[in-house]
Amino acid sequence: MGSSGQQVSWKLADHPTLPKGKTLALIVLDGWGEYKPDEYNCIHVAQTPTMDSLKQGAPEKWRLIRAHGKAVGLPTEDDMGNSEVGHNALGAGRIFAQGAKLVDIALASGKIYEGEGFKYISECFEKGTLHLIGLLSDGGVHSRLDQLQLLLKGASERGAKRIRVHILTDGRDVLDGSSVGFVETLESDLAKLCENGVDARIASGGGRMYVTMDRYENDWDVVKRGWDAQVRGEAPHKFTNAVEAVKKLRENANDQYLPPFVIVDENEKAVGPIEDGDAVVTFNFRADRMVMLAKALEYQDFDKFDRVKVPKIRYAGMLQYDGELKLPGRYLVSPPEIDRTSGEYLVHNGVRTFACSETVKFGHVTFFWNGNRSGYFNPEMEEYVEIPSDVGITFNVQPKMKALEIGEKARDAILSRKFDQVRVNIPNGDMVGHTGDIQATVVACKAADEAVKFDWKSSVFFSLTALEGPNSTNCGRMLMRNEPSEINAMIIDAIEQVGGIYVVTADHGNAEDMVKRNKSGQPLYDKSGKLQILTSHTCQPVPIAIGGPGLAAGVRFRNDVPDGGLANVAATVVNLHGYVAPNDYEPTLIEVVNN
Ligand SMILES: O=C(O)[C@H](O)COP(=O)(O)O
Ligand SMILES: [Mn+2]
Ligand SMILES: [Mn+2]
Repeated sequence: MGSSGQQVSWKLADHPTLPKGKTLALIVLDGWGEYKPDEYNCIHVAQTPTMDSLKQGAPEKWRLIRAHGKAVGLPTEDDMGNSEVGHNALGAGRIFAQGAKLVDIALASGKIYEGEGFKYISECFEKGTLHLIGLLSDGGVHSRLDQLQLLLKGASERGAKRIRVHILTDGRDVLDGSSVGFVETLESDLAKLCENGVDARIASGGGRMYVTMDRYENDWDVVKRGWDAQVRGEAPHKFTNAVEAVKKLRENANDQYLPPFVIVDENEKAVGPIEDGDAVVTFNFRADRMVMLAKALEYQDFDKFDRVKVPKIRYAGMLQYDGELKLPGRYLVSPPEIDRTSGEYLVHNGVRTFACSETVKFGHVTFFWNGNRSGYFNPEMEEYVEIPSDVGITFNVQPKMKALEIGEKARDAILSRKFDQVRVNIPNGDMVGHTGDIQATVVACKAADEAVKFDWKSSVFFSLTALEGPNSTNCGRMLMRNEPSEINAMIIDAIEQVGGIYVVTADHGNAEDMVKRNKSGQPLYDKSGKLQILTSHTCQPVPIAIGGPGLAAGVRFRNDVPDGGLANVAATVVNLHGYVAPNDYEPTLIEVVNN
């Protein structure tokens, strides 16, 4: 049986020419796109000797692939890529209509209001309040303002008499500072509902990275701050008006990091804490940053923080966020059914798998990779290692993050020869790119490049002098032996040692373009003459490189898949493990030619 319940034949056919048993390193550089070289392209500015050298292999061993829009199941070609859809496509080998699109369809057809989820919450409309909690922007990565607007309208037309919106300001998938405009728009929508007799208000808020939207259990305090404001009506900042709140709090923080606030009435009483008998909808369609709140709202036994107040509510997610945990149990729109992922096939065919990242991206190479499914397919065959991320900092402060540690763990897994596939996500370009700090993002890109393969030529003298003192005679020996030291060896170095294969790619762009531009590509400035920094992802393609001593002679990228995207990577990887990919997978990117 497959994870979706249907009968599946898991046996993969042998590849006609490619051998089995080669250790394969599968490296995803998060937020690493290809763009024209200029001062705002941090990947270009950074020293990235490894990725530069892989590019020399074009077009046979290096090419670009699509990572945004329809190639990853998003509604339009204007939709930038993101980790969820990117890793889903990389792992599943097919393009699924993603949450953003499924919600659009359900809203347009009205089916969203006919499902079990809506019926369940609407039973509270007569006596209780409908609370909507989620990210307020048009970023289209986790949520979209227009979907919230339609839901507000639809719910009020179907009997919701009292509505409270708990907003999370963005500035990460959209420009910093844009939160004020989004709040103004929402306020005017709510005012129109009020004119029609619905008591509709913003009740609380905060910046997404500081309030509520943590992921992979990196920092429960983030969720607690949101809980206190949303459920208990308590926050360090109280305002009578949300636009005023955001404007004021922005004096000391960016949109992403606004502290929690509650909206109060003239008696300083919170206007919308969640009470017994209320309905709650988390309106984000994307899972990773809603799972923690969903657990706090749904689980009876919950010990991650003291909830203090646990109202009896009816809760539904916009989507079901975790298919394995069935979390939440009620939802408005069915999630994409991402089944028969390459990970599941490979495990069934005996491919032993190791996956690793640091906490903030751990679920990307496990949960998203496996089609939004937590846990192992077969614990005997798989090992997933999470390296704890730094907590309570913005990553421009530590731009190297845990790249080195991830590289080391992958290296050790490769050298142990216990695994056939060693899969990692290296987060730096993305996580630091989101901070909008250009200098730090340059450092981040260099660190990511070093995790892929240590640039021992430029660093060997330094590291040996550090280890053995300035008179070390090993420097000459090391250089003559023309190989990395074990201490410095990273992922590709280890692959070279075990005669394996590497595939290096990315999930979407980010660090390669850090400014907003006009149509002709010129940087844009705001009214005060300030450069408009781009904290979000981009619509740029991403590189993919293959190589290593284990790559069979004659393997090269085909030139008849010019529109290839992330979904074509799975079949490619399955081939490199020595198997033919399932028929309905997007075509492989490689061919084998006789030399
Ligand atoms: O959640 C985030 O950090 C951003 O909205 C998207 O980034 P990711 O898709 O790379 O996780
Ligand atoms: Mn990503
Ligand atoms: Mn990102």
